[in-house]
Amino acid sequence: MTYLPYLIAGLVTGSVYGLAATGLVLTYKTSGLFNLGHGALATVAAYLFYELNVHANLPWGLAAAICVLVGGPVLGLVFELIARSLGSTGLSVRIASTIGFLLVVVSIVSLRYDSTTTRVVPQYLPQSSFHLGSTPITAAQVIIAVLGVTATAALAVFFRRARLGAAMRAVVDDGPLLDAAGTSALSVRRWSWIIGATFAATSGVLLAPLLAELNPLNLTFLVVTAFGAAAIGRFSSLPLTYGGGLVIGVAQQLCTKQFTTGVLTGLAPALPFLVLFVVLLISSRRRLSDDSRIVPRSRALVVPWPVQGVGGAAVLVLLAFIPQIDTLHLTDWTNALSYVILFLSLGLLVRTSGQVSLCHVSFMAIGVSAMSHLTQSEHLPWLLALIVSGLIAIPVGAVLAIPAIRLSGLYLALATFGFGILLQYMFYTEHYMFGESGVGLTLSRPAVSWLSVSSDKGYYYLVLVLAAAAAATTLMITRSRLGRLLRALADSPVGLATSGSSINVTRILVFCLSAFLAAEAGALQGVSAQQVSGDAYSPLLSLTFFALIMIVPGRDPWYALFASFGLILIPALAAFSGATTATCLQLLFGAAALLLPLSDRLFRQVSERLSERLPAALPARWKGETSTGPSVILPSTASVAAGHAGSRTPPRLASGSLDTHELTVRFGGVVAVDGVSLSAPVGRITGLIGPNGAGKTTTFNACSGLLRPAQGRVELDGRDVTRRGPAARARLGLGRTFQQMQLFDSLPVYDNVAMGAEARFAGSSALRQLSGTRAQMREVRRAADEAMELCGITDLAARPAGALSTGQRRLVDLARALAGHTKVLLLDEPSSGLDRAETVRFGDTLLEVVGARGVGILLVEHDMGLVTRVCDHIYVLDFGRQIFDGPPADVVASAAVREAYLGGSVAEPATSPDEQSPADTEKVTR
Ligand SMILES: Nc1ncnc2c1ncn2[C@@H]1O[C@H](COP(=O)(O)OP(=O)(O)OP(=O)(O)O)[C@@H](O)[C@H]1O
Repeated sequence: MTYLPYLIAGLVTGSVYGLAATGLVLTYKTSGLFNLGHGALATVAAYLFYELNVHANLPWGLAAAICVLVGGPVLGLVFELIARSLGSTGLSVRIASTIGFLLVVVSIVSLRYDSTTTRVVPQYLPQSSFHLGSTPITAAQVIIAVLGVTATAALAVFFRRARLGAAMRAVVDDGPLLDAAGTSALSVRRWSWIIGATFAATSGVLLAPLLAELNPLNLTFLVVTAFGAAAIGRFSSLPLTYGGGLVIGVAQQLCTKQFTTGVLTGLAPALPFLVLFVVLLISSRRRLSDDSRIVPRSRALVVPWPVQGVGGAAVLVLLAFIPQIDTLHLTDWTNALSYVILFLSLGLLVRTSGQVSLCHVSFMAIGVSAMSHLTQSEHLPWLLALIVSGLIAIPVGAVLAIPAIRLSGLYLALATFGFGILLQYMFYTEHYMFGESGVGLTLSRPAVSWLSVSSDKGYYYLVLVLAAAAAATTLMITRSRLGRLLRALADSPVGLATSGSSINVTRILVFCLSAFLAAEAGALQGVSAQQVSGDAYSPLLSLTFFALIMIVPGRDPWYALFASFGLILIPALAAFSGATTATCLQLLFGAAALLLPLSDRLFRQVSERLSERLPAALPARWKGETSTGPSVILPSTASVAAGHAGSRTPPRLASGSLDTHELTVRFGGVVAVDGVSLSAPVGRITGLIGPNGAGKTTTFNACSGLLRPAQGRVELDGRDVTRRGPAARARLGLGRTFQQMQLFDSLPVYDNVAMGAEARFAGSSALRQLSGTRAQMREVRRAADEAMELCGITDLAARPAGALSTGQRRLVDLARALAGHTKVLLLDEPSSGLDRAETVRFGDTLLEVVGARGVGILLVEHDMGLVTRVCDHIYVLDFGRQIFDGPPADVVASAAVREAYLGGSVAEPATSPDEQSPADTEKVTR
């Protein structure tokens, strides 16, 4: 019975969490936008209730009704507008924008309500009680629990039964289709935002009197607890999500009772984030796959390299004179330089490699606490302690790379956010971090007498040198093989993996590198302050960092300079009191992040205009960013014309094949591929045809290692590769293109093609991913030149792949696959998006490629004109089963194939656009 009061208290708070989480999941399900600022909606409602009930003395019922029935829908409408503006933007912009909303709310509330006054919302619900055993239960507790259950049940029933509910479910799958059916997807989404925000507002109003005092941050983070509940509901089921809220509420209360000392004292507040982190880690990959792209696409104002070089030198000279110019704020300048390193580390992760970290302040906290303990307790020499502090963060970065490997997009963002809060609640107060006392840690300056770096001035110069070194290192990394792999990873992880490079190794590398640099930044900044406490490393800061890294313009290392100086120097140099200026700035950053879609568009237009004007005045090689390595030596027309005199052309392949044996792939109860055995030998084009949904792409995915077959084998040159991953298969000679092309859109064509060869050299070794030998780079250039020539795209070398027509992109895709010594190439509907003439030319190219290289091609295609013209042998699938195979003439003549797929007649294969009849070009899409 001693547990009963905790159980009841847990059910009450859990009910509020569940309510908030249900609203969150509803809006996520219907709009695809996960609102990281959902807690801020509850904060707005709670403060509105405080104003109406406590200040304006409105009866609580009326105040609550206004907050929930007016405030909630208005907030919902605002968010619907935000969601609409985010429509087609990348995931990073969406995350930044909702974080922006959260920052705006927290800042406005902080500015409006000074922190010196304690604000309490009185318990307004009836407090009369009855007893269950010896435990009193108040009417307020019963009302909250009943309200939570009823509202969620009503929503679940509405979602299942009502017309609008059905439309809400339909809008998840296909908004345009819903529009076509006569129901406005826009209005359906608007309703879901209204309902979702109303649920959040209700939770805010219910939660307010349960808190010892109103505080925007605590309130926002308390409702963030909803993330854990949403994870239990797999971000999809409303009842399960509500149940998740209850489970978390009860478990939190039980932890509070059970763990009163040691590391587990922090378990209760950390529990929702622990749940979030664990659920994300153990959920099946497919369930939580999120293909949204992360990279900010239009942050690239192209400034010529010489201008950047001169600018960089000028900035360095200016910074060198700061101790003479501004002695008053020297510590702030030193801090700002430490933060340059932090933003470089975050930029490497977010801007270069398209990963997300919403816990970067945690690495700083690790760095600063390690630095303090190593110098104060272990008495390590200062420089050694600085290096070891960074090294200590590396395993933590590697741990964080685990969710990065398993998850992507939004779920990675949530996992890192959960990780940061977990670290704060559970470990900040441990003796090996900031300790329980709250006094904080002491950090001392380096004591090198002949360098006098212990003075403010000396230490400033030391940090300046280290920040410049970090900037130079980051620049070198982004221009090395690793940099190219990181950018390719950001553009298309699948494209990189099927080119031969292990993307898991790349992810671990970048997380470790970023963690090291962030910890160094933390240590340097801590030493500058000389006394730090855990409060300075609130997880909210990680959100501000992310918002900042997204909104600042400029390429590396400039963005780091702008972000750091904006965050640290402006508040320090401004005339107001530090706290107010910092809050105003937070508001500004939040607003900028919120308006990111708008500024993104504007920025793109301006940068495109500028880039268009620059070429006239400057040599082409100064324009824009083409990565170094392969692209520094673009193939000259002369070298192509000379046939690469002296270069080693790969010998024509004589033997080898890709074979499947009784291959079976299942998706739950669906048998997508059912015992398929086929062979695609080198030197021939083999077709794989069948109606939509026959299992062709699934067969390709199983062959290339993107899917594990339930049964059967895949062999390459007689070698069983069934258990190998896509990168390993690519290195053994299996190339692949995709119907939805997986090019590295931000890279020039040349780098795309070169990556086909370079990814294989990079492979799965961390060392080889870092950089390549000269011989390898020569070979990469040769392979890229030859593949581009073979595909006729040499003149496109310097163009960004994202700017090409579909036909050109198909050729780039083909060339990239060919650059990697491919033996057998899987082409998935390569004519998709091509016009008639382009399709015929593409067919010619395929024949040339097979003729010149002797590679084998397995071709999935609906264009029967192309298939019958180029293929030597064709396999036909229907409902996952192989129904026929033979030469084109036999396939076309087969009654079974006609019945299953071809239908009426198929014209004789054409050889040129002129000879081709319209029937040839009709794609069979039965
Ligand atoms: N990830 C998945 N989860 C569940 N079912 C899937 C998945 N991918 C494919 N399927 C199902 O497997 C079957 C085969 O699909 P697949 O995409 O391989 O067909 P296809 O022959 O390539 O079709 P198309 O010509 O339209 O590309 C279909 O019933 C499809 O709905």
